[in-house]
Amino acid sequence: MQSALINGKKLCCSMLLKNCFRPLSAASGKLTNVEINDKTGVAVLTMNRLPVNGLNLDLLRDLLQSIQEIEKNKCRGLILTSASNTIFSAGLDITEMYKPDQERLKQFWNALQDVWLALYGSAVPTAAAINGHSPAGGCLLASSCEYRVMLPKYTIGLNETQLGIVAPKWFMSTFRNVLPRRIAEQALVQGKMFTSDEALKVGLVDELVASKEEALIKCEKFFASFSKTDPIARYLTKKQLRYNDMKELQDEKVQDVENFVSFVNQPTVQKSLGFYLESLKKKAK
Ligand SMILES: CC/C=C\C/C=C\CCC/C=C/CC(=O)SCCNC(=O)CCNC(=O)[C@H](O)C(C)(C)COP(=O)(O)OP(=O)(O)OC[C@H]1O[C@@H](n2cnc3c(N)ncnc32)[C@H](O)[C@@H]1OP(=O)(O)O
Repeated sequence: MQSALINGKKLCCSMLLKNCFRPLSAASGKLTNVEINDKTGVAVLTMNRLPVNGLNLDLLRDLLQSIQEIEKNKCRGLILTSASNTIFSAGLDITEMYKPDQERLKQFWNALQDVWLALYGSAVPTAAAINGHSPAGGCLLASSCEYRVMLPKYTIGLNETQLGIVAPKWFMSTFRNVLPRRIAEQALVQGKMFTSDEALKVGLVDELVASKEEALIKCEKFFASFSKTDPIARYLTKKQLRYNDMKELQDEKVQDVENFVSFVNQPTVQKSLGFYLESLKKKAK
C-alpha cells in the first residue's frame, strides 16, 4: 500500500518534472542548473561539476549567482541537489588549496564565505536532497539548509580533523544549529562521517528515502508545511535564530580569509594536502 502510494507520487513527480519545470536561465551557469516548478514555485538548484562536485572557485561563484537569482525570483523554496548519482559534493576542491595562486586562494575562500552567508541566511526556505556522499564542504552546504532528505548507503559529516584540518568556526556553528551540542562536539573532534542511517538517528538529516525523486517530493512537502505561515514572519524568525552565527563571520570576514590563507600556506599543511590528493588519485586508479 505504501509503495503504491509512493509510486503514485513518483509518477506525479516525473510528470511534474516533464511538464512544469522551466529553467531559470539567468541563474543557470555552466556548473549549476536551476529549474523552477511553475506549479509550486519551488526552485531546484543542481550542482553539476562532475565527477564529484568539488567546490572550486567557479562552482562557488555559480552557486552564489543561482542562490541570488532564486531569491530575486521570490521562489517558494530552494532545493539543493547534485547531478551525480553517487556524490552530493566532495567538499572543497583540494586543488584550490594545494600549491595555490595566492590571489585566487583569497577569492576562493571569499566565495565560500559568500555562498554560506547567502544559503544559511536565505529568505527563501531551503532544503537539501542529498543524493550521494557529502563530506566536509558538502556537509556544510547541506547543513546550511533548513531541511535534509538523504538517500541510503551514503556518508555525510565534517571530517576535517581526519585530514589534519581545523574546521572554521562558522562550519562548526552550522553543525551546532542542526545537532545537539554534545553530539556536534563529539562528531567535530572525531571528524566523524555518519552513514545515512546514523545521520537520521542523530538528526543530521530529517528523512531517508529510496530515490532522488522521492527526496525532491519530501523537500516540496517541507515547503508546503509553511502554507499557513506568513512568509515575512517566517523569514524574520529564521534570521533572528541564525543572526549570531552570521554576524560572527560578517564581522571577521577579512580576518577569516587571512587565517585561511596563512593556515593553507604552512609547509606542513601543504605537505598533508599533497599526500591527501595523491591518496585520492591512487584510489581512483
Ligand atoms: C586555525 C584554523 C584557521 C583556518 C582554517 C582554515 C581552513 C581549513 C578549512 C578547510 C576546509 C576544508 C573543508 C573541505 O571540504 S576539504 C575537502 C574534504 N573532502 C574530502 O575529504 C572528500 C574526498 N573525496 C572522497 O572521499 C571521495 O572522492 C568521494 C567519496 C567524494 C567520491 O568517491 P569516488 O570513489 O566516487 O570518487 P574518487 O575516485 O575518489 O574521486 C574521483 C576524482 O575526484 C577527485 N577528488 C575527489 N574529492 C576531491 C576533492 N575534495 N578535491 C579535489 N579532487 C577530489 C579524485 O582525486 C579523483 O580524481 P582523478 O583521479 O579522477 O583525477
